[in-house]
Amino acid sequence: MAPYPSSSSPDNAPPLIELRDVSCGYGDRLILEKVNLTVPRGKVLALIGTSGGGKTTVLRLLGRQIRPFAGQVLFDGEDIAGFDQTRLYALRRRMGMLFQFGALFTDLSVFENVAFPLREHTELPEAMIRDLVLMKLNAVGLRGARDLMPSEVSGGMARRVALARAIALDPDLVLYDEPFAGLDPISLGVAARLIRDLNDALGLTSLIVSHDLHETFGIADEVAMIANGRVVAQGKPQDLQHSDDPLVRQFVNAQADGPVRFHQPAAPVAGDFGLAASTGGRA
Ligand SMILES: Nc1ncnc2c1ncn2[C@@H]1O[C@H](COP(=O)(O)OP(=O)(O)OP(=O)(O)O)[C@@H](O)[C@H]1O
Repeated sequence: MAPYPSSSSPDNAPPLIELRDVSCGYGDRLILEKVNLTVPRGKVLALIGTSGGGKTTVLRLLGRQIRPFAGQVLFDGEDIAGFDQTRLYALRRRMGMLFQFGALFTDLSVFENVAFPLREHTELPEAMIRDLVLMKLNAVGLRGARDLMPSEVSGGMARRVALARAIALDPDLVLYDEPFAGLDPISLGVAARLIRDLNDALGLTSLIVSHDLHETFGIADEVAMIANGRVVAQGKPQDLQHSDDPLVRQFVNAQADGPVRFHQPAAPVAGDFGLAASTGGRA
């Protein structure tokens, strides 16, 4: 796929998001260790890496669903750790989220799905809600589908409705977690192009977590790769494609063997399979 022209944000604009030396995890299990990551303003950044590497965890840090053990998560230059409930609410309003499979409300029409965040978070009059919803649906090519129910639209269309809903409140940042999962190649191409076009037309910043390297490399301004709890590379798609780093090469070339761990850390195999006796206690 031909690379898309980069968005109009100047390259020296301060980043919208920065993770500085962030370590975090669940319980006492460390998932990310001293991670540094920059999401440039106005750009599309793709976050790639092995399953279980911590990509979704990064999204949770940004919405402050979880807090780091150490380090800072900066949004627009401010550490979000100290935000009280009011500021946290305001922060989350500045983020649109599109999670795997979009999860539309099945008992609401396409129109009402997109209207939902506007009704929840604003006091706008009905006429304005209508105009905003139709504008967003038009942006994803589905103004004509406003009266359909989710059960009446295809998977690709449902994803686009979810995208219209994610941008309903005109966020600064849109977080996509596996936006292409389960789509056929044509719908996938449409969804990818839409993410890029909306980013540029609406002046958004987009962070995409995806395993679909072909599509994400085609639309991203930058790609960051997470492996073994760290960001091991961040750069332009072509930089990662031609990287000499063995970790990056293993992932980008889909090689089973290499420095990326296949096994989650675990106790020795012998203990789990009752082999201790037959191996004389060796693992
Ligand atoms: N709520 C949780 N409680 C405990 N452990 C969790 C929780 N959420 C995720 N984990 C663990 O944290 C690690 C990172 O998970 P995360 O979902 O961030 O990875 P990922 O890179 O997004 O994976 P995938 O590509 O498979 O979606 C995994 O080992 C996972 O088992």
